[in-house]
Amino acid sequence: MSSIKIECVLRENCRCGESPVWEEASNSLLFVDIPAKKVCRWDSLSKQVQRVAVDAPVSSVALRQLGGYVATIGTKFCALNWEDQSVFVLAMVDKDKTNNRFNDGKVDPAGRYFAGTMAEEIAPAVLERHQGSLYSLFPDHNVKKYFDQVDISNGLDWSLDHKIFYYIDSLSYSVDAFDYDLQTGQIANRRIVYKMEKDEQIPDGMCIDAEGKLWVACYNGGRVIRLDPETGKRLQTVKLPVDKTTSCCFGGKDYSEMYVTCARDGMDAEGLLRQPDAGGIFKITGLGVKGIAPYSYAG
Ligand SMILES: O=C(O)[C@H](O)[C@@H](O)[C@H](O)[C@H](O)CO
Ligand SMILES: [Zn+2]
Repeated sequence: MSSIKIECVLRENCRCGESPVWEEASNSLLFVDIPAKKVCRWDSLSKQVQRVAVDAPVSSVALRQLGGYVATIGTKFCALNWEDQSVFVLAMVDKDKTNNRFNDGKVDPAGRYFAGTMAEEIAPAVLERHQGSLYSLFPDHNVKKYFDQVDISNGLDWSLDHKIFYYIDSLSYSVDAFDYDLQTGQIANRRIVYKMEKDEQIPDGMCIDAEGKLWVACYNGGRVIRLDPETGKRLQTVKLPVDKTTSCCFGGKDYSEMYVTCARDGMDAEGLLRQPDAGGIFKITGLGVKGIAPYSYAG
């Protein structure tokens, strides 16, 4: 067994840190703080953070082939120019649902930006149910809707052969899979690959590793778990010193490090005293497995 090391590399005090994405070109970790309406970029070499404020909750960020980034802001798919901090709206969803916002999002191997929606929360995981849907933004800026009736649209990723799409609707307490057609962006044949155990709490963000295994951040569970989607078995549990772990990605040299985001919202004063690094960015080394580079939006 390798020796695992966990450190808080940035005490950012995120209310709800989310959507960690490694940007190799700048040796940086991108992430968002959803309710604080901020997109952040942490330079792993200089340890400096840049923050861009936007005008609505920002739930995910992704790389863009044209340069700059894309982000889901409120119910809009947007382009984000980092240099002048300008936001350009590419498309809008859920126009009839004024209490909705996007949640987690990620780019597929063909450069489509997938993201789902949810009703705005009254408290963490307390919200009007079945209000969300899953969408993708194609490179031509057309939006495809896959399904509705989602509670909290969350983690997503694709198998290494691009034939399976993995997806989490948090309140189903499961990790699901669909057949994936990379050519058309169609999904089919939903099934459950993993049911959360009680102490694992709520499944949130997710990423795949270079061996095709899934890593799921467990909100309120204070851990990330590694799953074998073929057998449905949990392979590993890595506990963190914070309860509200929200998402994870691989990054660093050769994608050998894991970065984990977490939240402060929903914690009481005593909890915050016990977990002063809540809302920070954590780095896990020594996992002995690498990740893969994130895909970039092609539009
Ligand atoms: O980060 C997210 O995906 C949500 O926006 C958060 O609010 C929490 O994770 C959620 O409450 C737990 O299910
Ligand atoms: Zn999430």
